[in-house]
Formats: sequence, C-alpha cells, structure tokens
Amino acid sequence: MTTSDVQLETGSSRKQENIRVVVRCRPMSKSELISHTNIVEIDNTTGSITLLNTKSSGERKREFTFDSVYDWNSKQFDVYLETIHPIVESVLQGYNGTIFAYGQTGTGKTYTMQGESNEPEKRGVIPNCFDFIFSHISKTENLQFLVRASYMEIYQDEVKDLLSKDQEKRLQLRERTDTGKIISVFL
Ligand SMILES: Nc1ncnc2c1ncn2[C@@H]1O[C@H](COP(=O)(O)OP(=O)(O)OP(=O)(O)O)[C@@H](O)[C@H]1O
Repeated sequence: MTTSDVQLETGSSRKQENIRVVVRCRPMSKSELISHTNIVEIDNTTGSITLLNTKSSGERKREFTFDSVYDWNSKQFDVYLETIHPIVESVLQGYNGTIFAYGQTGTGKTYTMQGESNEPEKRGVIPNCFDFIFSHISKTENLQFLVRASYMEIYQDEVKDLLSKDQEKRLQLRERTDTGKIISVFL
C-alpha cells in the first residue's frame, strides 16, 4: 500500500485535539545492545512509556503518557497513516498544519521524517506526505493548487538551504526592526 491508495476521509469523522504529542522510540543500535540494558517499556494501547530504574535505590519506575506512542517495531507507513495523514488531509481542506520532530541527537528524527529513499517501506513522513499530496492534486479537477517547499538546516545559529545547489553557502539571519522578535532569513 502506498499513500496514493489512501482514501480521503472527512475531517469531521475524527475528533482530534489541536496539538498532539506523539513519541516514537527507535530500536537499540548494535553497539547499544551489547553494552546497554533497555529500560523503556511502551504500551501503545494506553499511550504510556515507562522508564525502569535498574538501580536498587530511588523510584522503581516512572511513567509518562502521551497522545500516542510507537515502539521500536513500528513501521514508517503506520506512523504516516495514523499520525501524519490526518494533518495532510486537513491541509488539503485548507487548514494549516505542522509536523515537528523534536529529540536528542541520534533519537531517530531524520529516520522518521525523511527515512531511507532506497527502500520504499523505509520512506519517512516527508516523502509519504509528498506522495499523497501530489497524488491528490493529480486526481482533482477544476481546482488549482500552489505547493511551495523549502528545506533548511539550522545548526548552531547557521542556516543552510538544503535545496540549494551550493551546500557551502550560509544564509544570513537578520532581525526585523518593525516587529523586533521575528528573525528572517535572506537569500
Ligand atoms: N525507527 C527506526 N528504526 C530503525 N532504525 C532507526 C529508527 N530510528 C532511527 N534509526 C536509526 O538510528 C540512527 C539515528 O537516527 P537519526 O539519524 O534519524 O537520528 P536524529 O535524531 O536525526 O539525529 P541527529 O539529531 O544527530 O541528526 C540512524 O542510524 C537511524 O537509521
């Protein structure tokens, strides 16, 4: 199944909060498996994550609950369908939508958002969104769409345009004098 096969559902059939916090826990790497113990338990029926304390002192475990959780067996396309697709549907109905990946280095943000392009089942959120959006546009008659895309890396106050041919070029950060707080990027 691909995103092109997904049927649009009406937004009203699904009740959703405006902001949802979803946690995905990646599998342990080969080196982590050798030298570390997994202290994370995930219950995707209740959306809870339990951190076990392997030391004898202190709390035995701590539990945190989120809107939904994905464990290390979760598949890219399932994450897309359950969590991302409703947002894409809303965007195609004219609403704003944001998908934001946050986490410590090495926790799997790039894998979830971008994935691996050479293996279809490992494609992440971005290619799956694009696939669905362009498939939807191609099937829609008598309606014009405008799709804009930018792709930037912001790292240690340096901004890089990842769609630029010149990957060495840095974009300038400037503060707007009229609004004060808004930072703009100038090409
Ligand atoms: N759900 C997953 N299934 C299998 N491998 C994963 C998964 N998530 C992450 N990985 C692997 O874990 C490693 C770290 O992931 P990734 O590079 O996506 O982390 P990151 O959060 O983007 O890191 P950084 O902030 O340093 O860029 C990669 O080798 C990636 O392939």
